[in-house]
Amino acid sequence: MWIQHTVSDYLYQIVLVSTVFFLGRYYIGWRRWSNVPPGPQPLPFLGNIDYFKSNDQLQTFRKLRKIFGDVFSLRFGGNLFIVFNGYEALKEAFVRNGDIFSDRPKTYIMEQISRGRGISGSSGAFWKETRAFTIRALREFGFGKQSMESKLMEEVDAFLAVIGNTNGEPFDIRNTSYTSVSNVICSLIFGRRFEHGDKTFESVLDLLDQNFKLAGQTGILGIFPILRFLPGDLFGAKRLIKNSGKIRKFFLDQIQCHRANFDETNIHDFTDAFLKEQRKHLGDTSTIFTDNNLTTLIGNVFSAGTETTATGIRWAVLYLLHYRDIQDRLRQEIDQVIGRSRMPSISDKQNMPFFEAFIVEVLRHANIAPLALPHGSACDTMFRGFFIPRGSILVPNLDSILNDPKLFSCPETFCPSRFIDDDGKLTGCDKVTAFSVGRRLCPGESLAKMELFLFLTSLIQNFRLLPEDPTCLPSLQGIVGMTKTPKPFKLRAIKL
Ligand code: HEM
Repeated sequence: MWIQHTVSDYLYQIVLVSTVFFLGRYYIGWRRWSNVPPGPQPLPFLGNIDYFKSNDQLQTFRKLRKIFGDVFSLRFGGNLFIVFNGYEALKEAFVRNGDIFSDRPKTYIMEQISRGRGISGSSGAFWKETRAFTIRALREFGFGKQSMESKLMEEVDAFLAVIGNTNGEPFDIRNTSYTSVSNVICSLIFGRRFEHGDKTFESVLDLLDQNFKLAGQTGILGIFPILRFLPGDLFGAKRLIKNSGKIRKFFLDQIQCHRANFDETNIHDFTDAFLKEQRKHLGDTSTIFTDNNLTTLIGNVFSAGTETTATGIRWAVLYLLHYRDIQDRLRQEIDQVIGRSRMPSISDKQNMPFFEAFIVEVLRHANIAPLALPHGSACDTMFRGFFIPRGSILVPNLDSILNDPKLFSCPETFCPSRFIDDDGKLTGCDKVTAFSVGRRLCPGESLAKMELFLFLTSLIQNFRLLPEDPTCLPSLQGIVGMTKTPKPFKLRAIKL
């Protein structure tokens, strides 16, 4: 009885505190939010909940853009979301106003995982310094440069061997692509790779994949953090945090190994380069070279570099199964420029405009990160005559560019030739902003493009790719979470 009483008191207090907190935030927010960009009429207290419930957020945003224009706002909980649409508005917001619009908003999950450290979730001077160091150090080890090619080709070899072992039987290319592209990142940050089938490595990749899926459903906690006190794990946040802890442990083991064998005269990967800087900054309390920053930073580069590029490979394969004429034309170009007796090289790219057009069209049509990552505003400011309060969540709607009929005719059609002009040269690729725009622009763009080129040319050079069931092609509909991924599918790879 006493316990029952205490529990119900406790629940009553939670409900009361949340209601007061929620109404207070709503009221304070509402008072500050006059003259913000237009948007649909919010419901009392619930805001625009209907627009967040939608199964097809991208379609909803397309409709709202038609009604309210290139910059519109939505309210939910104590948050104001401002969605930027179209090439011009995104350039103006994130390039010309890059000083103000390049923060990351603080959300419950992001804070739990990165605590303002690393590159993807940090802001201000800390982020700038971390990002500058990351790009500089990764370049030193060949990031996105020709010198990276031999490491990449080692992975391509292993990738082809795993696919060859399927002997024309149906298989899912997901795990192989994940292991291959994350090994490219591992060679940069840890100076080592892991075998396909390595149980520890595969379980880390599996946890990472789970977290990308869970990230979509935990978004609600960023809006109503109080919900985290609900019993159980309704939104998957506890699982996500637990998974992150296990992934972190894997990185800590790698860092520990580097620390134990550290030799200042022999710096051969990103972790070594960080540890070297850390030694120079001992005793400096404002330094970015802390243990926590290293672990979070490695986690950011590892996850951002794995999920997106592996997803890009899977989308490309799916298009190749659907458009067999395109697969044949790509193979013809490979035959003309590379032949079958040697492996592709990055220097072949300049002589293969159709292949490049194919990759650009995959990035456009697949729309892997349709809403990029949310940005934050560093201060109150005005944009196109509207008030943008500090703390608003800014959404760079990349989908609004990649599917803009004014930039790409019949955007829903998959058509690499749209990027080839009458002289057979590449054209119009610069509007494909799949890697975002402005100061937060993806630092992995050149590496991702190199990987897509080398993995896909090698795959088409060696195998004819066929659907598992020729009478029923796998769906081209994506699953939209943090990234847009294809639904699981199988294919057959027939050795040529
Ligand atoms: C097809 C592959 C890829 C796509 C489509 C992609 C796309 C993106 C997008 C849209 C963002 C968010 C930018 C913003 O906040 O406005 C981003 C951020 C980021 N990407 Fe990529 N990316 C890809 C591959 C890679 C690779 C290979 C790496 C490896 C290093 C990487 C590392 C990062 C990092 C560290 C960030 C956070 C940058 C920051 O917050 O300053 N990405 N990426």
